Amino acid sequence: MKLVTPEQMREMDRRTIEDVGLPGMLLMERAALGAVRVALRTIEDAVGSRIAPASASRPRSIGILCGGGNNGGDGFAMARLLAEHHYTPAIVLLSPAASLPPDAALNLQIAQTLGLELHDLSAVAPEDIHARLEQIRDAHLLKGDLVAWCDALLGTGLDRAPQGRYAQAVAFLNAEYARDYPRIIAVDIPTGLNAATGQVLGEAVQAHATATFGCAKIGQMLYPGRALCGALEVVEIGIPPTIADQVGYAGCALNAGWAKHRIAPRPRDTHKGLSGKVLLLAGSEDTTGAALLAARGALRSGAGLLTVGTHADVIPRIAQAIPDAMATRMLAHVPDGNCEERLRERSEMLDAIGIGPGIGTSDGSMQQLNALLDSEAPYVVIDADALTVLAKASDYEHVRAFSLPDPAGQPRVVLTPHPAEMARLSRCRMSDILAAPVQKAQELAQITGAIVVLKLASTIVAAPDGELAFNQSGGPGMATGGTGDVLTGVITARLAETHATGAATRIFDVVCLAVYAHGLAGERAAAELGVRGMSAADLALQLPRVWKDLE
Ligand SMILES: NC(=O)C1=CN([C@@H]2O[C@H](COP(=O)(O)OP(=O)(O)OC[C@H]3O[C@@H](n4cnc5c(N)ncnc54)[C@H](OP(=O)(O)O)[C@@H]3O)[C@@H](O)[C@H]2O)[C@@H](O)CC1
Ligand SMILES: Nc1ncnc2c1ncn2[C@@H]1O[C@H](COP(=O)(O)OP(=O)(O)O)[C@@H](O)[C@H]1O
Ligand SMILES: [K+]
Repeated sequence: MKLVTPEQMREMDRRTIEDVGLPGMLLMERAALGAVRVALRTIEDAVGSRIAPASASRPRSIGILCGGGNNGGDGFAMARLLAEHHYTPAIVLLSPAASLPPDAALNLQIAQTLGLELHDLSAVAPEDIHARLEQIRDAHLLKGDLVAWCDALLGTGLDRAPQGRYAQAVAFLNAEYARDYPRIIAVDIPTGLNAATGQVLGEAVQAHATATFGCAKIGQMLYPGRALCGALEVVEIGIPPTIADQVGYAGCALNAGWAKHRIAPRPRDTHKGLSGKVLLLAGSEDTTGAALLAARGALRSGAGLLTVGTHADVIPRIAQAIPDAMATRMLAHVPDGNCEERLRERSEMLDAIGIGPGIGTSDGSMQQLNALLDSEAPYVVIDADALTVLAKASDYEHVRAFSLPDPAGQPRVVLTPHPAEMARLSRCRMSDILAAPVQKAQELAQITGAIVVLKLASTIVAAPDGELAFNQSGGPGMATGGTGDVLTGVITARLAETHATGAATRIFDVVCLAVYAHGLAGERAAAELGVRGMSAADLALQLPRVWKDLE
C-alpha cells in the first residue's frame, strides 16, 4: 500500500482535475460512493451490538456532519447516495453555505433540491452545538433510530486545531463513540488528525472506520492516528496512475499485501553455507537472555550457521540452551585486543553480524563496535547497547564510511533504536522523537548512511535516500522485554541469507520483510497466549510458521 502526505494527495487531485480534465465532481462522486460503501459495511458489521441496518420495512437514519470545504462536499453527496439505501440522511452544516467551494456547493444544492433533511448550524453559538446535535439525534428516534454519524467536517484541508463549532462537533462525535451505539465513519481523515504526522491537533474524532481517498496518508499509519481511524479502507477515486507516479509517494505500508511473494522458497540443492553465516555479538554475565533471544530470532529466520560471540561466562549457558548455535569468546568488559583481532579475522568469512543485545556500554563494547566497523563484514546490524555506545561518538563518520563501499550502492549498516536509543543517537529528548518520528528517522539515516529501524508500535524503516516504510504488523503483546533482541537476530539472519545467495533483493526490502515478519510473529503469539501472557521467547517460536506462510 503506497502512502502519501496530504500535500501529495492535494497535488494528485489538482493535476487530475486541471491537467487531465476529469471534473472535480466526478472525483467527489466516487469518493462519496466509496465512503457510503464503507459506512454501510461498518453498520452491517455492528449488527451484534444492537444496531440493525435499514431495509424497506425498517427505516434508519445517519447523521452527516459537514464542514465548509470539499470534505463537507463529500458529505452532501453521501447523503444523496445513502437515501438510495433506505437510510434517512440528516445533513448538518457547520459553515455558511455561501462560502462553500463550487463542487461542495453544487452537491449541497442537489441535496436541497431533493428535499433532504438539512440543519444549518453555521450561525449557532459554539456552546449550543452539542445540545443541537443531541436534539437532531433524538428526533430521529421516531423515524427509526440514528445508527451512524459521518464525519465530513475537515479532511486534507485541516491546517490548525479545530475550534469553535468544529471543536464542539468533534467532542460531540467522541461522546457518541463513548456511548457505544452509533458507528462513527470518518470521511477521508478523522477530523483533528494531522494526516502528515499521525498527531492530534486539539481533539480528533475517534472513528470506527475511515474511508480514505486515493491513497492512505502517512498519519494514518502512525499512532495515535492509526488508532483514531479504526478500520481503514482506501477508496479509488480516479487518480490516473501516471499522475500519481509523477507526484510521487511518501512511503509504503508493510502489510500482508506488501509481504506476499517477497521471499523465495529455498532451492533444493542448497547447503548451509548458502543459508547465511551469522555472528551475533551479544550477552554478558547478567544478560544471557538477550543473547539467547537474538540467537533464537536468527535460527528461526533461516540462519545457516550461527555463532554467538560473547563473554566467557555466557558460553556454557548458550551451549546448554541452544545446541544449534556455536558460541565463542569475543566480548570483554575491558578492551581486549585479542577479541577484536579475532573479530576482524572472522568478519570476512561471515555474511552478516549483529551487535548489541546485552553487551553493556563499557569501553570493551566501544572497542568491539569500532573493530567491527573496521572489518570486512558485508552487513552489520547495530542494536541496543551498541547503539548507546555509538551515540557517544562525536560524529557518525565511521558508520558512514563503513556503510558506503557496497558495490550496489546499498547501505551495509542497519540501526535498530527504540525511542530512548533514538533520542541518544539524535541528541535530543525522547519527546522530540515521538513528536516527529519520521523526520528524526530520516535525518539519522541520512547522517549515518544506514537503514534506520525506529521501533515503535508502528515501526518506521528509513533509508539514507529518503525511502520510508511503516510497519502494520505486531501489537501490544510485543511490549515486553526481549522482543527487540529477537528482531536483531531476525534482521541479521535475513541479511546473511541474502548475501550468501547473492540474491538481487534490495537490502531495504530485506530489512522491511524482517520487521514485518517479526511483528506478525508477535501477533500470532498474542493470538495464542494473550497479550499479557506472551513473552519474547514465544514470539521467536512463532517465526517458523510466519516464514512458512510468507514463502
Ligand atoms: N480536491 C478534490 O478534488 C477532492 C477532494 N476531496 C475531498 O476534499 C477534501 C479536501 O477539501 P478541502 O481542500 O476543501 O479541505 P477541507 O478539509 O474540506 O477543509 C476546508 C477548509 O476548512 C478550513 N479549516 C482548516 N482547518 C480548520 C479548522 N481547524 N477549523 C475550522 N476550519 C478549518 C480551511 O479553510 P480556511 O478557514 O482556512 O479558509 C480549509 O480550507 C479531502 O479531504 C476530500 O475529503 C474528495 O472529494 C476527492 C476530490
Ligand atoms: N504496542 C506495540 N505494537 C507493536 N509492536 C510493538 C509494540 N510495543 C513494542 N513493539 C515492538 O517490540 C519491539 C521492542 O523492542 P525493544 O524496545 O528494543 O525491546 P527490548 O530492548 O526489550 O528487546 C520492537 O520491535 C517494537 O516495534
Ligand atoms: K473528516
